[in-house]
Amino acid sequence: MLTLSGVGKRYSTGDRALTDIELILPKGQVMALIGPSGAGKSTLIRCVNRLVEPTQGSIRLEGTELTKLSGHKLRHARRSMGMIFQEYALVDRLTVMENVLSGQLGYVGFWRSFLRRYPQEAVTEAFRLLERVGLSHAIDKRADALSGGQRQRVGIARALLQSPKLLLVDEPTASLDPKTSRQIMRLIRELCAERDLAAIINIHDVALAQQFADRIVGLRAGEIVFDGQPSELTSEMLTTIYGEEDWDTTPEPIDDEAVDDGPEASSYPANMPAMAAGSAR
Ligand SMILES: Nc1ncnc2c1ncn2[C@@H]1O[C@H](COP(=O)(O)OP(=O)(O)OP(=O)(O)O)[C@@H](O)[C@H]1O
Repeated sequence: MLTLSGVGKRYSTGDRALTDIELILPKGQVMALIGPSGAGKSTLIRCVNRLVEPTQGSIRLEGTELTKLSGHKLRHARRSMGMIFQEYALVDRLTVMENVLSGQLGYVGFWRSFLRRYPQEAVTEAFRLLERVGLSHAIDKRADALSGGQRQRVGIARALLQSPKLLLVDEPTASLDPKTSRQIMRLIRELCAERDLAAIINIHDVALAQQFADRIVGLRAGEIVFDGQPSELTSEMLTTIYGEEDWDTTPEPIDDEAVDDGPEASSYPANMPAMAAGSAR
């Protein structure tokens, strides 16, 4: 579905961010991209949607070579990739519904969306998506009146309104509390399963990656040093990806249901790679 072959990126500053990346992402697969700061995770995601230009290699999405596209064809290809960002990228003064509909910008044209006249099918689908992400009660709320978790749900609904083939998700839980982070990851996973949608999720929290991804790819200094199932991510592998650390002296992960329903959820430490080894989905 998505194939990266020999992908490299050297920034104009001389920084080599990616080297010879080989990846095949099948339909429906949720892939977590982990690795230390500066490993190249964001660069990789941005090379796929060409917010960053790869300097080497080929990126194919369902047979279309993305690296060669420009102008209208590039815009068209980008519509098939739903982006979900860490900072939500919502327009604060617009309502939830308007923010979701802004995902149609590429389809309805600037003036039509500027004047906020969207096709009825888009509005109907936006209602359906907002219901699916649990926000049907908040469609008329302004985006700046929402919690972080609600904002991320709007971002997810907006990305899905484009009917993408692929989701590119950049640190979706970075600003969220541990319980909300899990709910958001679970939602992304469920939506991918429902729609047979592939996703690449750039995420620092290894425990979350293990619990909610089908596959984990570990980057270190721009190279893939691990590509496997969550259960294969051992302490040794974490050391390969992140460097030396005593991964075994950290607490056992809390079981999934307890975190979802119990008040102790808030004590679950977030963004701790060390919690990863041995946790279950
Ligand atoms: N616009 C840029 N210009 C020059 N160098 C850059 C640019 N963006 C990233 N880099 C460099 O590329 C490398 C990879 O950065 P990237 O942001 O992709 O890593 P990351 O794994 O996403 O990090 P983080 O987890 O901190 O977000 C780093 O050495 C970084 O300094």
